[in-house]
Amino acid sequence: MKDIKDLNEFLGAHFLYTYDNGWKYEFYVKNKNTVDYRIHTGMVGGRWVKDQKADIVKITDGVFKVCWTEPTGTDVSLDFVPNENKLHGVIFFPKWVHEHPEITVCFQNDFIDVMEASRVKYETYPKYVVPEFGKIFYKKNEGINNEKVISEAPYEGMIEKMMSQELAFS
Ligand SMILES: C=Cc1ccc(O)cc1
Repeated sequence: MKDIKDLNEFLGAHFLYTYDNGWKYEFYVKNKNTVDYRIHTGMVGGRWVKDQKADIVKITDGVFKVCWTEPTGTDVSLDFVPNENKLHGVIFFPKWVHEHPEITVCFQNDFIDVMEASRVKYETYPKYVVPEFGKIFYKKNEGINNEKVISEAPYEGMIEKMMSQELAFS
């Protein structure tokens, strides 16, 4: 991915990054109000989501904010600075996700009812807030509405496989 300036160049972006706490995430800016993501490692490693609605804006040249609230009650705010291969993310987990992360480790699209029932059944407060910087180690524009970018569950060794395939094709 070349250096980018405007929102239209951010749409379609696919990133892999590692937060400073060690959590590895994958993120696809599917279109102007939709994201897909996969969580490779961390508290909710194994979770993946398609078609999450989000607010996506340009803050200034090359700086983009993406934020949304999830069916679990988790709120997320991400600031991407792709030209510097970095981001800052804040995840606001409800108390119940911190205490029962395994309930959310799934392909969420198939379990929206479970997420909604859990957020009523369990406690929300105090929230568990995770503010972290992260380093982007892979970035590519895959075009908008590309269903192939995030299309299967994360598994051990997936990132290494993706990176080796990328090297083979470059
Ligand atoms: C909870 C979802 C989520 C997705 C991407 C990211 O970087 C942080 C949180």
